[in-house]
Amino acid sequence: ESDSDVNRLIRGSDKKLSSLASFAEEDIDVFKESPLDDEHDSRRLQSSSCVGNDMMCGCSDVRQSDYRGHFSVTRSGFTCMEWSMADSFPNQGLEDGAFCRNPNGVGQKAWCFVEDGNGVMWDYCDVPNCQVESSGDITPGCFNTARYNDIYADIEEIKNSIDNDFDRSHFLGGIVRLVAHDFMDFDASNKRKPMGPDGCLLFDSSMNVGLGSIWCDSCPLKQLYDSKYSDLSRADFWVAAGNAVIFLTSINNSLDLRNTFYWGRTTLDSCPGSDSRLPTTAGCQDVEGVFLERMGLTWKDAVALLGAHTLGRGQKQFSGHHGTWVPNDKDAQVFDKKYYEELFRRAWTPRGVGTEDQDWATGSSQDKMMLNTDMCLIFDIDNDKSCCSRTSMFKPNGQNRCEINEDRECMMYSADNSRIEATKAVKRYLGGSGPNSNNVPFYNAFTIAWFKATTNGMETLRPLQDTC
Ligand code: HEM
Repeated sequence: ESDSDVNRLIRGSDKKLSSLASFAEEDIDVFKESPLDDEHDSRRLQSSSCVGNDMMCGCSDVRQSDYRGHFSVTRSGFTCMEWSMADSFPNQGLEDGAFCRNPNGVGQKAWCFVEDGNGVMWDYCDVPNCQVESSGDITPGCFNTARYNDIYADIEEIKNSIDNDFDRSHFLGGIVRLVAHDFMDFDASNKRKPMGPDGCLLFDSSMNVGLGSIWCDSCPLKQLYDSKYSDLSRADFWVAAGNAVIFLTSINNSLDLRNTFYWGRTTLDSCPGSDSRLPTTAGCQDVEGVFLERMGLTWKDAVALLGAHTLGRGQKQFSGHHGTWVPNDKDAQVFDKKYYEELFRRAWTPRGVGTEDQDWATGSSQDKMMLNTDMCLIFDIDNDKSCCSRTSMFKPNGQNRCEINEDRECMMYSADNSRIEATKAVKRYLGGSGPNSNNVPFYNAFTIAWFKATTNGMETLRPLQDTC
């Protein structure tokens, strides 16, 4: 049966379904050859390769005939009719009610009869497919609201047990970075190995240095997973842990990502080549390659995700980049829009020009930084990495805050440059033209971007529910 059959309508003038004309010929035979009996589940075919709750999803290998959930609206928006209304489909084995079903697998997936005012027709439902088991990879267990809440509480407890700002901000930021490194290796064009949020990272790779102090046998986060959550997929656990950090560090705990949290990711045990898809800090070509080209996101999304650099810091021994993006390690434990404010307001001076580790610093302590991939969101530094972001700011002693290259102000993008979209997004996330505490534009954009990034390419995820 082709997909175009889906919307083909059959109408019965007497509102009784005398005909199954819209099913393919061979499907009708399947139906005829499977006489009904009184046994409760006679209409449910057995799946061999599929895991999941039959109240939530159906197995694709048995064309969702096992589905017993409460989906009752079709993909065109019609409400299902009772199965008992059709003489040819008495209700046995379909459970009471007017729900999407595929008795005996006669259709391609769960469907139901509907009434459109002109008569009776049928239509497919958008019941999700359950996860298919694949050898070697770990499939997820039940992830319900209670466990999600427990993860928030457990992360908070670990956070509170860390007694200094430096380590605490690295713990919090490191978790969010871990999730980002998991999802940034997604490549939509590679159908065989899209990767993305699959719980798999090459910890030995130079791209991931530093994450080994977040996920290691003696690391609190991994110990938490091993002792309490190892029935969940690692991929799901990481995203939930990231959500916990964002919630705990957001202003008044106002950014709770649970409504856009979906679970059911499969953890990959091996992901060769994943590191080659991760961004270097060279500049906006990395941002474009990862977010726009391979992950299929927009500039708005990319800029919102990079706002996470407000948490945590760079460490010389890890990435070669040293400093926090925001004023200090205390601010680096607050998930707000400060990253964008800092980008705009400080006099950023290039550091290590000409080296692989070139970045930007400000102030005498040199403990605040921006990467090329941050600066390039508003400054056109592709061809000039030794400019200064603001040349007109002076210290009390009259010295220019730029210190070097006082006269060489970094260029901003012109209106016809596609990267102007990045600048516009930064300005939007500032929350207003003057100083303000409006984090709403950033939080809203981050919610969307984080949702896209953490569910990229995954079609069988499920929302949080109290039971599963
Ligand atoms: C172009 C993309 C990106 C580049 C080049 C980049 C680069 C870096 C670098 C060099 C560090 C310092 C690591 C260290 O020395 O320990 C870092 C840290 C961090 N990154 Fe990114 N990043 C990117 C995207 C992201 C995204 C999308 C997120 C989250 C949504 C993120 C979140 C973080 C966080 C929270 C830290 C602090 C980690 C800690 O404190 O240990 N980054 N990033």
